[in-house]
Amino acid sequence: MNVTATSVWNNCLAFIQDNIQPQAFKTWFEPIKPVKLSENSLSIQVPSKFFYEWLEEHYVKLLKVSLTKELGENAKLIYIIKMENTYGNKEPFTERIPSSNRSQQVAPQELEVAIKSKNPELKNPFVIPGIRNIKIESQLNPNYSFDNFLEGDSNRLARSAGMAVANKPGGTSFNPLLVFGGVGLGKTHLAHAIGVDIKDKYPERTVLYISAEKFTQQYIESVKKNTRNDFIHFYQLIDVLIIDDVQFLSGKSGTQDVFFHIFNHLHQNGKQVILTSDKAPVDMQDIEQRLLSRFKWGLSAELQTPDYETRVSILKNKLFRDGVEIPDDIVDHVARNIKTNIRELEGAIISLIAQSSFNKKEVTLELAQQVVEKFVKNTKREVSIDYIQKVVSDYFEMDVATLQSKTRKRHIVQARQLAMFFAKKFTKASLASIGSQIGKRDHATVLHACKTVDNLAETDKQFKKYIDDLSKKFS
Ligand SMILES: Nc1ncnc2c1ncn2[C@@H]1O[C@H](COP(=O)(O)OP(=O)(O)OP(=O)(O)O)[C@@H](O)[C@H]1O
Repeated sequence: MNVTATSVWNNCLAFIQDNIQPQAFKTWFEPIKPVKLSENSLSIQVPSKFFYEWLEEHYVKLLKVSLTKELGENAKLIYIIKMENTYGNKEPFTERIPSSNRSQQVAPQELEVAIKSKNPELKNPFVIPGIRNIKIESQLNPNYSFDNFLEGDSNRLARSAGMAVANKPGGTSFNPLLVFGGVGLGKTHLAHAIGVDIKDKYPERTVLYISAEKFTQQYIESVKKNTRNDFIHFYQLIDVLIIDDVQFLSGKSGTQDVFFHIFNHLHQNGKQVILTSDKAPVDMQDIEQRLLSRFKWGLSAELQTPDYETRVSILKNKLFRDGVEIPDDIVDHVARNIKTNIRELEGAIISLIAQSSFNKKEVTLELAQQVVEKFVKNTKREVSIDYIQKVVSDYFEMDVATLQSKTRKRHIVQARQLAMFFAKKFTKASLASIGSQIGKRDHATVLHACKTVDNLAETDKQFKKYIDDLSKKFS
């Protein structure tokens, strides 16, 4: 019988399959393709460098035994790694690496790379493949702890789940743990607290906190520099991955795709993933279904607006930590009037203390009233895309369905374009997300709308007036 790369490899596979778990066989051996046989060297193609390293680390003995059975004592195995280098019209290319068990040249080195930077950016988030031990600066803020994350009915579930995760990262059913809630309700604080506690309890584990925005920037950069594989590889090495504000991935399909793969890898390997979002998974727009379903695998815990008692405790705790004393009726006034955002609650008390010390005034109830009033007034209301569509439709005396319709009638097109323009201006939503929420249009249509509005603002007086009137309604 003719001995070919395929026949040799099939015999190896039969042997390997008998010796490992079916799932591991499926994951690590089925994707391999035999490529070439020359004398006693078999070349196999593997999907990535990470794959090659995994095989070398976990299955090299098995590979050796099976190959020796087929090709004798001098058998050699060569890995061919298919590199994803399809950006910039280049063809994918391959890189050859002999098995470390056959050649000393590429024995994985035990090096240590420290990535440290003072600023919160990950300057160089990539590791060179083959390097085993890495030290990654966690980017955690030690000021955010469980101790100073006060418990109340509004956050009990999320806080307890966070503590359970910190006690046993990757070992609870809260994986991923998704913490969601409105602006300023403590998502970032809780996410850091979990990471900080894990680092305390398990200093050897690699924990990384990163905002979804930064993650996206790094990914885009890696695509530009052709280092996408290194990017994935880096994230796959992390034990506890904390991604803040995942709603930012909305409409960014490339980043979602890469995150999906990283997520699966971490999850399959018992690593912990912690996510925060300003919405529940059901309300997330423009996030792929397969990713949303992953988000729902673990626990989604909501941070709700704190009740009065919790608001008072948060304020008193803050004052205590800052060593400031303020009469109870003043704390009560602030807590009663600022209800929906803990950042604002803290902000009000800080400005109250500042006002009193700069102006050398006593902290009186009257001063508290002034500060709170200003604070509440100055607080920018969050504008949603739904709200923008409602305001624009009302202004042009049409209903929202008409604004979203497919009609090309000029005044309706203009209203739609204005809604898109304001959505771009006043929300953080991506063009794709705006388009899909305003009549299911694509991102190019939104971009065109924004340019048209800019142009008309300069050339058409009546149109300029629409913009000014509407702007007033939003500010
Ligand atoms: N339970 C709590 N106890 C004490 N402080 C809290 C609590 N919850 C939130 N805070 C404080 O409120 C402020 C806002 O919290 P944080 O930044 O975590 O909110 P967020 O939900 O991430 O906001 P955003 O939606 O803007 O990202 C922080 O200073 C945080 O320490």
